[in-house]
Amino acid sequence: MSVRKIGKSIKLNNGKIIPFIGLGTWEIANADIVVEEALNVGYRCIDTAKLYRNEKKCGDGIINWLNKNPDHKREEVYYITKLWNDQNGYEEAKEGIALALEKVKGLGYIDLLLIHSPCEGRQMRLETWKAMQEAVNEGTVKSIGVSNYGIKHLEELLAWEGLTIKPVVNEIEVSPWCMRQELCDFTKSKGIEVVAFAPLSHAFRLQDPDAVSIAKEKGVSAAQVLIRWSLQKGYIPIPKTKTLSRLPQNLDVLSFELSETEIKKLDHPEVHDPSDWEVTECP
Ligand SMILES: NC(=O)C1=CN([C@@H]2O[C@H](COP(=O)(O)OP(=O)(O)OC[C@H]3O[C@@H](n4cnc5c(N)ncnc54)[C@H](OP(=O)(O)O)[C@@H]3O)[C@@H](O)[C@H]2O)C=CC1
Ligand SMILES: O=C1Nc2ccccc2C1=O
Repeated sequence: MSVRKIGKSIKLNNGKIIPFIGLGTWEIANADIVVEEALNVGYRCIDTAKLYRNEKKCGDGIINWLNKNPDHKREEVYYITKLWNDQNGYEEAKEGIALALEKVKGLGYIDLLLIHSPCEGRQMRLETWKAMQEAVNEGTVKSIGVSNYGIKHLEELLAWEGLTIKPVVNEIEVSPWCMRQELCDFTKSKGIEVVAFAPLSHAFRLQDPDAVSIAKEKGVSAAQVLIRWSLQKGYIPIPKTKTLSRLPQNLDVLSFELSETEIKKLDHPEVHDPSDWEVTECP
């Protein structure tokens, strides 16, 4: 396996830059506190969604941090949010985008807006994309992408005659127990980055004996090993923690490397055990 040189950011297919790692915020109620602390310790990318009911708090956390740290600029922080299934359709997506912007008014714009899933069917997916493209043209959203898209959904979008702006990422669950190699390879072959959600398997596999033994040998945690695995595969992991003391370690993943043997030990191509919903095959 060739290890991509891991830097602090990645250039997207539209020339814009995304940080190499983000903070997941699912099930974080006090996201204002957690996001502000995450920025204090060096995170620069926050992943939220309408579904998480914490978009405003994520925005508040960013704005509070910027206000307390005037040397830092809005452009240094990358804010990702998503349109939920009930916001699919042209008019619905227009309204959804306006609502998402209203919640984080102080940010001025959304760095990356995703369609949360392909669940609503072809027509709704493409109408939603049309509204998302318009938001980019208006400047309120800088980049657009997809989430939980399977190969057929990506093919559909890329072949659509109305496509003027390509997705920059596909946010999908990827971990050693949910490798989705074919989908990841296809996504990347189209110039679309893989944002890896649940990189810690939602904590279900943190006791895995191989992950634990590699971690011990390197003097890091199993969580750090799994995040490093994701980076070395060429993905952008978005580990979540609401525990302030865990924020620094999940970010401290650039000072050690996994060998090819260690990566192979962690790989489980024969297992498909998503920790969350599985909708990449929906019609
Ligand atoms: N687009 C989509 O459809 C989806 C997107 N996502 C996004 O991906 C993010 C990450 O996925 P998520 O499901 O949250 O799961 P993760 O794989 O990120 O795991 C989170 C779990 O790991 C625990 N944890 C985090 N760091 C450590 C550590 N260093 N040591 C021990 N335990 C740790 C957390 O506990 P604690 O918080 O208590 O510290 C929590 O229980 C989500 O928060 C969300 O932003 C997730 C699912 C679907
Ligand atoms: O973070 C998430 N957790 C979820 C659980 C079910 C459906 C979507 C999601 C998310 O996006």
